Amino acid sequence: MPSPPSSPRRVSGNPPAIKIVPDNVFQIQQAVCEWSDSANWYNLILLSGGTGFAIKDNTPEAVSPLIHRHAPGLVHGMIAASLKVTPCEMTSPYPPWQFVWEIPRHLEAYTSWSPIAGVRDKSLIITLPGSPKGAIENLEAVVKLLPHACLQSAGANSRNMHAAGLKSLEAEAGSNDPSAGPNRRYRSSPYPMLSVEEALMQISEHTPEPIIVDAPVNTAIVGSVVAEDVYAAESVPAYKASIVDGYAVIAPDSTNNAPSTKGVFPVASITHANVGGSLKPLQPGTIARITTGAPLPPNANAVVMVEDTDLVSSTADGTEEATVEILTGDIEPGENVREPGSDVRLGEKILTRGDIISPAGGEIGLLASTGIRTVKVFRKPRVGVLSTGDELVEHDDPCTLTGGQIRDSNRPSLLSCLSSWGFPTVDLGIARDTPASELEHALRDSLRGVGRASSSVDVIVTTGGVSMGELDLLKPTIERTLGGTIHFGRVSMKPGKPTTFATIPFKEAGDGNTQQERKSKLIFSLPGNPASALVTLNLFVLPSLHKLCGLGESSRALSTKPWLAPQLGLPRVAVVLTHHFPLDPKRTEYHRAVVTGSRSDGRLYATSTGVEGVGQRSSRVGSLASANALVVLRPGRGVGIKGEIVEALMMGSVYGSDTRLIC
Ligand SMILES: Nc1nc2c(c(=O)[nH]1)N[C@H]1C(S)=C(S)[C@@H](COP(=O)(O)OP(=O)(O)OC[C@H]3O[C@@H](n4cnc5c(N)ncnc54)[C@H](O)[C@@H]3O)O[C@H]1N2
Ligand code: MOO
Ligand SMILES: [Mg+2]
Repeated sequence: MPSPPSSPRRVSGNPPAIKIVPDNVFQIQQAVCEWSDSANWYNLILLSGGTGFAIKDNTPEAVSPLIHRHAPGLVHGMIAASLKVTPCEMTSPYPPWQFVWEIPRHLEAYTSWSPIAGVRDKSLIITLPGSPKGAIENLEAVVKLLPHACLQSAGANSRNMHAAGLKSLEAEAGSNDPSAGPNRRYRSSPYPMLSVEEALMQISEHTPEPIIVDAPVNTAIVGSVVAEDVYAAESVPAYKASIVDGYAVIAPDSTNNAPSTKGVFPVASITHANVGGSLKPLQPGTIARITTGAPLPPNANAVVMVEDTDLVSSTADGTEEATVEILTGDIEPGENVREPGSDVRLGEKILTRGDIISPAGGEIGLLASTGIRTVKVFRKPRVGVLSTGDELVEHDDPCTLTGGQIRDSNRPSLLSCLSSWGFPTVDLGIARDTPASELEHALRDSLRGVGRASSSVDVIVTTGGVSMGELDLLKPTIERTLGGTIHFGRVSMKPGKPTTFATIPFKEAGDGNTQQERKSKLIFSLPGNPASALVTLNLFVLPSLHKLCGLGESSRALSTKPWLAPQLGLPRVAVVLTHHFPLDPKRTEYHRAVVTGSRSDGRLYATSTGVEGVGQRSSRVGSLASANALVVLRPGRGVGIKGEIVEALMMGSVYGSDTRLIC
């Protein structure tokens, strides 16, 4: 017989208490602490009101610092319940992607609306909206969990509760305990099913602000976002330079009384682009041969092109020009001359925080030409990619596959996709499911920068092991072994349903280059099915990497020029379906497709990489082989109709039907 649960300490004779306090952080905290910290502590403390967006609403701000252990499961439950009732809070009036990434004020509003639930000492504390309807809906969403949550917060041993057949809070909100055996695993996922928009919101909220580093000006900074305005350290040109090959002359102006430039002149000197030392001043009545980019001799104020001259005589040895006739008298002072600093002035702002160092070379050229040797940029995140699974064999292993073995295709495809986006990657290899500690060690090593990761990674991407199998160990390893927080473990999408996003506590002090420090790292645990892994990498990991590398700052900096401001994640476009696309009744589908552009009507057209049979099956990585887009098909009955206009996320370039590149 399993032993009964150890009986938690109950507050005997503590009648329910009610208090009304003003919207004042200190007074709210005082009231909560009176109930949680005293000898007669209360097991459950509910706060209602002050959770909205108004300035005076500050209950979450007051309660959050008091929490010792957060209960994200309860929070998810309440948010999911609220969104079911008022979905417009999330989406209207903006399309979801815009809402998530481009309307930060909405994001803040949503963040502050988010309820707080967690334990202080032995008291479970939950914030509820002030509106009676909202408070009831939120409470109803979690009320079934409360008895056991209260038992746990009061100190009951969760194992004993399991053994007694009681479902604990952990059982509702946490991962499987792998040591408990398959007969104890959950038979339905304990993770709330989030919409893609909610999942993106979680990612945006938990992706930290970018870190600034001093980077040498070289090709490694291509794709980086500038973190501080940059000012020219030198003038360009640094001297008065010729724009053409020809002869430096003294053109007449009101100050020099020089004669017309038309006529025959002795060639007094030669100045080449790499001339060293000081130049002899040009004497009136003489000219100096000069090459493009070379400095004009003092007194010279214009250059005549060689095409506008004739050779008159050579030196006695016949090797040099002695006299040259200038055929034109219309040379203006300053003609064919670049004044010092006329391209870039010393101290002029050449790049602005938020600018992107583009692969086109303009920004690097500007930095290089103005004597800038290092520039402050946002550090590009280093991404480690780990495959998990006992069945995996290296893709290039010459062995013949036996039993249930399969080739590890996720790692090469994810690594190449990440590299193509310009992020440094670390190949973390394969972690076996058994023993489970292999996964734990692989994750710990990559965080610390030992083993295959020579320096610590900022983001870990794993594939496999996130669904409902007894060997799906990612969630328990993150939560139970590494002390991480899973922000979501299921998303209503196809493919990619079990996609998991978590943060793992990890204190990283700033190095010599950076003052900032980070307290946690991100882990994206993507489903093992190859198409699911690639689709979710594109959909979820990319926006987070974009935020980490400063593109969010770039958008903010360029908010006055929205047409230049980069958006986070894949670009979104409208496409016309060229045929019927089947719809999933429940999940939003990210259908792999080829989008081409029509030069005649200027529209984009989407054709599936395979609708028949197994065409879009999540194990079929071939569904992505020629795809340049993910067509977003909202759930529904039947099919997306030929000719319908839907949204698509662009993963690659668009070609015209004539195969010429469009963009
Ligand atoms: N009872 C349920 N089973 C499954 C559910 C569910 O909701 N309930 N979800 C299904 C969905 S949807 C997906 S997607 C997969 C996700 O599986 P896991 O993330 O747990 O991945 P594994 O079980 O480890 O592997 C799944 C599949 O992918 C192959 N795989 C794994 N890693 C690689 C790799 N590196 N390269 C190529 N292929 C890989 C693996 O061999 C399996 O065939 O779960 C469903 N099950
Ligand atoms: O989510 Mo799974 O990726 O549908 O096969
Ligand atoms: Mg699995």
